[in-house]
Amino acid sequence: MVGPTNYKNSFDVTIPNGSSDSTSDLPAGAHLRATTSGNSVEHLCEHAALPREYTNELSELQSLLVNRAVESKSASRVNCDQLKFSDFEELRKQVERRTGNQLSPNGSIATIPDSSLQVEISRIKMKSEEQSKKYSKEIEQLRSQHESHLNALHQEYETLEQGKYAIAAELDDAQVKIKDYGHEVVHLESTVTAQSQSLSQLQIQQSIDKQQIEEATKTLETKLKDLALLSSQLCEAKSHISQMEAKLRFEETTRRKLHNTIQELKGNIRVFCRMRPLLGPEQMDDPLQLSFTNEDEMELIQNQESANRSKTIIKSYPFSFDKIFKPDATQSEVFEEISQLVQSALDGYPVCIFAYGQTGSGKTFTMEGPEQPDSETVGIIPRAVLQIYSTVKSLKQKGWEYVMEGQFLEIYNDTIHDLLGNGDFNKKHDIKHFPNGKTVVTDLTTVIIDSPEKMTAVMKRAGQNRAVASTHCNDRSSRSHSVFMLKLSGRNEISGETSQGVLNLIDLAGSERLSLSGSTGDRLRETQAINKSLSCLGDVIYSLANREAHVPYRNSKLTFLLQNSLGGNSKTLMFVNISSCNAHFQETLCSLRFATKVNSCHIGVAKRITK
Ligand SMILES: Nc1ncnc2c1ncn2[C@@H]1O[C@H](COP(=O)(O)OP(=O)(O)OP(=O)(O)O)[C@@H](O)[C@H]1O
Repeated sequence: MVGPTNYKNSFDVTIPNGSSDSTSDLPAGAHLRATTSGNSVEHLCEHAALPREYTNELSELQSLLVNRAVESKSASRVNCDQLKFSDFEELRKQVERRTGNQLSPNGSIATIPDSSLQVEISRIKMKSEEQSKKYSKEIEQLRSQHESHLNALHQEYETLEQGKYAIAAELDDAQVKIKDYGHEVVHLESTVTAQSQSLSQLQIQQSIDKQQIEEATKTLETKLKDLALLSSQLCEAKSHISQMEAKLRFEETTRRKLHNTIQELKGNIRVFCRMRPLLGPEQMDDPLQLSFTNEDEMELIQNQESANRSKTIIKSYPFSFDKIFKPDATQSEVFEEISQLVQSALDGYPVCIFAYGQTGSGKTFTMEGPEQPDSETVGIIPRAVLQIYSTVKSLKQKGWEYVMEGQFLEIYNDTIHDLLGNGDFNKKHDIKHFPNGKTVVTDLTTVIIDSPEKMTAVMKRAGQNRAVASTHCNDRSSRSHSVFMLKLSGRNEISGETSQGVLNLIDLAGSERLSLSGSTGDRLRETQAINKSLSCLGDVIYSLANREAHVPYRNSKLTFLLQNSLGGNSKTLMFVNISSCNAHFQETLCSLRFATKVNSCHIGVAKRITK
């Protein structure tokens, strides 16, 4: 026996129209109301006076229906079940009709005959079971549909979830980006702020600059006015300068003439005496006794014992020259005195400076300098070249352009050797004089001396050639005459003037007397040759001094070479170099006497060479 079912809640079950079965006793859309307010099946059975077993069956049926309805509801298919319940309601009504009982509106039931009721109940029961099976099947279908629907929903949910994750990831990315953009915005904002500050500073600077530009423009305008004024003044100055330059050129020409006149007044052969200091061990010996009365006069003093040796006789030999250099005279003081002659060579005159004296008296020192010269000790030749360079530079402003050509020769044993050549001393060289006063030595190497370095190279080369030659004979420089010839060709582009000056710088061989030299063999021949050429030089000087008709220039290579220098075309200066040693007294006396003779020569007027 199944007990009555208690329903705590009431609910409506409607059987859907679509699920109505044609064989069903319940009509489609029938509505079964199961009340939960009390024991409704029991109550129904009581009111219908149904036997207890029907009541139980009905209760079970009702409970089955309720369960199905619950299941249906939970499957969200309530509408469908409601239809089925409607069918069931219809079935109940049919039961009532067949049993002849009818539920009154207040729920009372009329009495139903027993046998037919039994049949009916078993039919209903069967029907109910059939229905139950059918519904179970349907419910199963519904459940499976529901499950597949749920699965679909679940899949859809999964898809949506995935979508949600993707969107969340995108959202995260977007948020990161937004964060980055935020930083960027902050950075840009700070940049904008900084740039705004810079801009305002620039604007301030711009206004300052503008102000300065305006001021500068005003200054510029003032300066332009000044410039215009200066330009006109410059034009005036330029025309003044060109007038002055023309005047300068005129004055330069006048200066040359005056300079030449002064040189002529001084005499064309001038003699300077230079006395060298005591050197090394000489300082222990007796010095030469002399007294200097003034800068161009001196007295050589000799203490001589009387024939009977009872007393000492003091002899005095007075000499006067154009200039006397004491032992302490520097190279630059010496050069200062001859620089006017170097200027004459630039002005287009032949100039000849030669050094005469006994061996070791300081001729080479005066002409070239010591073996290792420095700027203080360099001699006349390098100083003359330097002076010519600086003068040529300043003469450029006056329109003069110069070319300097150098030749270097030696006369050894009355033969000419080219000191700037390749050392081939067998070459023959001739001396030629031209009517315009030019002297040319054939086949000599000519070097363009366009820099002081070239001059140094020339001196070095000459020294090397002499050194090679000196392997055959000792003391080559003492035993030969060396002649450095510098030709100075000038041209003035403005005035059209030209000039052809020559500067001959000659270092003569030592003048010791044959008797004192004690030479034999080659040395004797050298000394004889030296003495011959020097004595020829003396003869020429004597002839010139005595104004003889014939001057024996051709007697030696030296005098023939110096013909134009000694014969009146040239400005000539002779250095007589003497030693300070008393031991060299006789040689010094001879040199000074020779120099006095030379100094007494008045050899005419030097001619300027213009072509
Ligand atoms: N004024 C001077 N001051 C210092 N030293 C000098 C002076 N004159 C000459 N000497 C030195 O005396 C020595 C001899 O001089 P130098 O060679 O010039 O004589 P020299 O007359 O040319 O002789 P030589 O005829 O043999 O060529 C050298 O050592 C030189 O440096």
